[in-house]
Amino acid sequence: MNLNDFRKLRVGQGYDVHQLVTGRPLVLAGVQIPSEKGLLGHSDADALLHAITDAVLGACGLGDIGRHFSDTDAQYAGADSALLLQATLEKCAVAGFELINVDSTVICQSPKLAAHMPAMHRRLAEICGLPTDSVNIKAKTNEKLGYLGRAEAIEAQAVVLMIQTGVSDA
Ligand SMILES: Nc1ccn([C@@H]2O[C@H](COP(=O)(O)O)[C@@H](O)[C@H]2O)c(=O)n1
Ligand SMILES: C[C@@]1(CO)OP(=O)(O)OP(=O)(O)OC[C@H]1O
Repeated sequence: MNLNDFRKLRVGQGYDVHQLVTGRPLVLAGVQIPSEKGLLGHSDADALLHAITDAVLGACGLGDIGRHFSDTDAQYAGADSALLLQATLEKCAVAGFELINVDSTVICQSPKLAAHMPAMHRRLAEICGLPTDSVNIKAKTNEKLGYLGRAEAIEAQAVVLMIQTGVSDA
């Protein structure tokens, strides 16, 4: 890689939090996880995919998820957030950006995610169109502190690296 290649790299950061309530499925990384409670939201409330979507949009300078998929638009009621992330990646491709890798953290006091992590990891790679070694998901409790520690919500954070394609080195 020369200096001009590095100038094509773009980093993006994303964050999301959704409340845990009874009567909703828990969906993280596009995978339904057995749980007494699920995340509340206009869509399927997949906080991890929302954080990644925001990170992708941030890297491309394209705003945030709510600007592209409004939470007052009926067409996104109950939406599959995997489709929202894929639509976002398509918009970014049109703007000349390609995803290189994703790292993320889910702050989830309960349930434990370890048993579901292989499926979440596989599905995230599939949604992103990346090899599995280019995506990563980490899980943390909040050590029982605050609203996350009381399992009233689940938070997600994400960082992505993207490259601007079709840009001449000149
Ligand atoms: N919902 C969760 C949270 C954590 N894990 C796993 O446990 C490890 C230790 O978590 P701490 O918050 O106590 O540091 C963590 O590294 C994860 O592997 C989990 O599976 N599900
Ligand atoms: C995904 C969208 C759109 O359905 O709604 P929510 O599921 O409520 O999620 P949020 O992260 O609050 O905001 C992004 C939204 O516009």
